Amino acid sequence: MASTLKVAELFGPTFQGEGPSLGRHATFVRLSGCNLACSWCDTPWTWQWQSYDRAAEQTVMTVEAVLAWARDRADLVVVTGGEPLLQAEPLTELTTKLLATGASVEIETNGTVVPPDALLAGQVTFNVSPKLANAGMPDRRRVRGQALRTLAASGHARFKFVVTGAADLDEIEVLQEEYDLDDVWVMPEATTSGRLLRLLRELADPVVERGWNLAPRLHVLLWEDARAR
Ligand SMILES: Nc1nc2[nH]cc(C(=O)O)c2c(=O)[nH]1
Ligand code: SF4
Ligand SMILES: [Mg+2]
Repeated sequence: MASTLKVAELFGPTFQGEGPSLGRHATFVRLSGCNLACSWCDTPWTWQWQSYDRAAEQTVMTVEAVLAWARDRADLVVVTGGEPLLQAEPLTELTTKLLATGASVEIETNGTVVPPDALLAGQVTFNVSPKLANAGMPDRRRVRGQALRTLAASGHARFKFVVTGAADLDEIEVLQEEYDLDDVWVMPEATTSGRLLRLLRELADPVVERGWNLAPRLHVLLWEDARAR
C-alpha cells in the first residue's frame, strides 16, 4: 500500500520567513497533528480539534502526490506543522525523494521527538524550536533531553527559540548549556508586524550581548497573520 501523509496545507513558493535561511525562496509542506499545545500556537488548525474541523483541515495524501506537488517548485522545501516528526516514516520517504531531485530540505520541529536514523543520516536540516515556559506547558512535556541531545549531536540542527520578551532569555541560556546547543536563534512571538518590531527592538541588545542570532518573521512583516504565506 502506498504510504501517506496527513497534510494541513501545501503553499508556496514564498520566502522562508524564519531562522537562518530567512529570505530564501522556498515552498512549504505543512503536516497535520501536534504533540504539544502551545498557548500562542499560530497554526492551531493543525491540531486544535475543539476549535477546528479535522475533516475539513486534514487531507490524507500519498507521499508521491506531495512529492509531485513540491518538486521543482523551489530550491528549498520546508516541511513544517504541527509536528512533522509524528509522521516519521512517510516524512523520511518524502524528504529522501525531495533531496534526490536536488532540492534542499528543512524540517521545522519542536524538538521533542527523536528523528529516525535514516533521517538523521541524510542531508536534511532541522530547525528545532524547543518551547520555553511562555508556551504554557510543564517543562517535562516540552523539553525532551534525548531528542535535543540527538538533534544537537547530528550536526544538522539549528535552534530557534520563540521569545515573548527579554525575560525569557535566561531560560535559553540554561538549555544551551545543558544540551550543548551551538547555533542559537531568537525569534519574537508575534503575528502582527507592530508587535514583531516592538519585540525585535527590545531583544536586540540583550541577544547581541549573549552572542546569539536574532531574526524577525519575514512573512509576518509582509503579510501579517495571513494563512498559507
Ligand atoms: N513564509 C513562512 N515561513 C515559515 N517558516 C516557518 C513557518 C512555519 O509555520 O513553521 C513558516 C510559515 O508559515 N511561512
Ligand atoms: S509545537 Fe508548534 S504546532 Fe505544536 S502547538 Fe506548539 S506552536 Fe503549535
Ligand atoms: Mg509557524
